[in-house]
Amino acid sequence: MQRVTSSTVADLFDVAGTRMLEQAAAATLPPHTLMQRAGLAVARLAMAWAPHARAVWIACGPGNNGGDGLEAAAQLQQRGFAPVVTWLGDADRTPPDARASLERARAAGVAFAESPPATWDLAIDALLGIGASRAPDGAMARWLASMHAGAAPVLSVDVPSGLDADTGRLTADPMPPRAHATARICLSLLTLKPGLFTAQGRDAAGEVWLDDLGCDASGAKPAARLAGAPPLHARLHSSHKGSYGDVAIIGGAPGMAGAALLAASAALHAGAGRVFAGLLDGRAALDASQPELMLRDPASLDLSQMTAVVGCGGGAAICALLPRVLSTARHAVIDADALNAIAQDAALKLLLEARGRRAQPTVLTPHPLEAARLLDTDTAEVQADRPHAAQRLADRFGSTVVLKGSGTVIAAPGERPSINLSGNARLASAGTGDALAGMVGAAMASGLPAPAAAREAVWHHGHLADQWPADLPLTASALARGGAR
Ligand SMILES: NC(=O)C1=CN([C@@H]2O[C@H](COP(=O)(O)OP(=O)(O)OC[C@H]3O[C@@H](n4cnc5c(N)ncnc54)[C@H](O)[C@@H]3O)[C@@H](O)[C@H]2O)[C@@H](O)CC1
Ligand SMILES: Nc1ncnc2c1ncn2[C@@H]1O[C@H](COP(=O)(O)OP(=O)(O)O)[C@@H](O)[C@H]1O
Ligand SMILES: [K+]
Repeated sequence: MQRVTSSTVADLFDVAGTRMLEQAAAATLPPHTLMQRAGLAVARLAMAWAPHARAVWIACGPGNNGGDGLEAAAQLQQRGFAPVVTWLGDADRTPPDARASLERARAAGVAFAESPPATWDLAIDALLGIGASRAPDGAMARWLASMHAGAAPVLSVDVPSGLDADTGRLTADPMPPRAHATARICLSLLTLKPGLFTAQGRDAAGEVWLDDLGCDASGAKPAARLAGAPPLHARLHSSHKGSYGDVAIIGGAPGMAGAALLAASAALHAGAGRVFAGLLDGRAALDASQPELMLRDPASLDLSQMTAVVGCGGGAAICALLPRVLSTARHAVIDADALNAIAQDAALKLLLEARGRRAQPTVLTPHPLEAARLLDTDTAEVQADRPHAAQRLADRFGSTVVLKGSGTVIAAPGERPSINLSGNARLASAGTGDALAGMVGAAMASGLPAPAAAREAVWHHGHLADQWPADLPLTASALARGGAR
């Protein structure tokens, strides 16, 4: 059993891939072995996580996820706990593995009840796993709502019920955000699923653990992956500022110079050799506390040897500069207003596609609304399947795509998407996206290929937020400078 952290490197399998692995593993093992392993793993995690829990409520659904819960109940009962099971199954239609576990739970003396106990110290959600086919309703929805409204911790078996394991979309919302932030933990079985890590998945699942049930996952094709912490890049003694590349920040229209300066500061602090600020607001002055930045007229910059970070605070004025940037920049990071301009202009779309065909490294950094505009759809559709939306954009424009938000997805043509697990909602404040664009620019200027540059910068950006002292505000300018102090 392994806890997943922002540093974990792991393959993620969708429901189809997980089913394939489950069938292959079950074929080599005696009947009911996998469910017995699953139930034991659930019981062990429950005992380790809530060792003092006296009243354990295990809510079991009609299928094999419920079977895991019944098996865990039998295991807990045998270890001196007194679980109470509420089971939504129908004895005639219970799948064989779950039926075997039901019999084991009964034989162990587990208490069954029609409705949840009056109070509980730990709730185990074994209602639905990867077989969920519709939104929970009726008693299942009521049980989920009371489980997640209570103060006691919740352990979800395999997947939080109501969450789509492939996409992280909640099919119903039995799990409103809670002020008292009751602990949630999820034990994913056999494989890790993408939906646990993006969209609403992180809130629904809480801390994620994996038990592979002793099975080898090499037989199925992963749908995505967790890229984990990037390697350390040591600097050679013989290197010089030219070794780390030039970044040109192009944006900062009147009234929005701050966005471009944030990106510039972030690129500088992330290690770019030289950073030029090509501000669209000709009257804007540079921040005197950052004399390293060089102010330039954007039209005067020769981008052919530079990484251009374009769009931060760009306003409508960025449109006029985009044809030159897209045609000439050696590397490009396209953010914010530049993305919106491209979404509205067929000629700019052609230029972006042409960069892809020329294999000129390009990273697009949309938040969900910007991604929706580029895909000519709406935010809800993007959020309903973030990995798919990011991959569509990457394939459409021949670019690396960073789809921002909880569980940022990084996609590139011909690669499996990866999901980043560093970062938290303290990043939900103005300007943090500009800082990220600058960091991606610095990583590309240092010579990393676009997908690696994107993954590494996204991880570092989130990691800074994870390390941020709880008593200090997280501001984009401090983030751009690389930390709170
Ligand atoms: N077969 C096995 O030996 C193993 C099964 N495993 C467990 O089995 C789960 C998959 O089992 P299943 O394929 O039976 O699927 P589930 O138990 O996730 O759900 C399928 C059952 O729920 C019903 N259902 C679906 N959506 C519903 C809804 N909204 N409201 C009410 N009922 C609904 C279906 O009609 C079916 O009866 C995994 O998530 C995992 O927990 C793991 O223990 C690995 C081993
Ligand atoms: N809830 C969240 N959890 C993790 N990261 C988040 C969350 N909300 C925002 N972020 C991150 O903060 C940054 C915000 O970027 P963006 O939306 O472009 O904001 P801005 O335009 O104000 O800079 C992105 O890197 C995004 O992934
Ligand atoms: K579940």
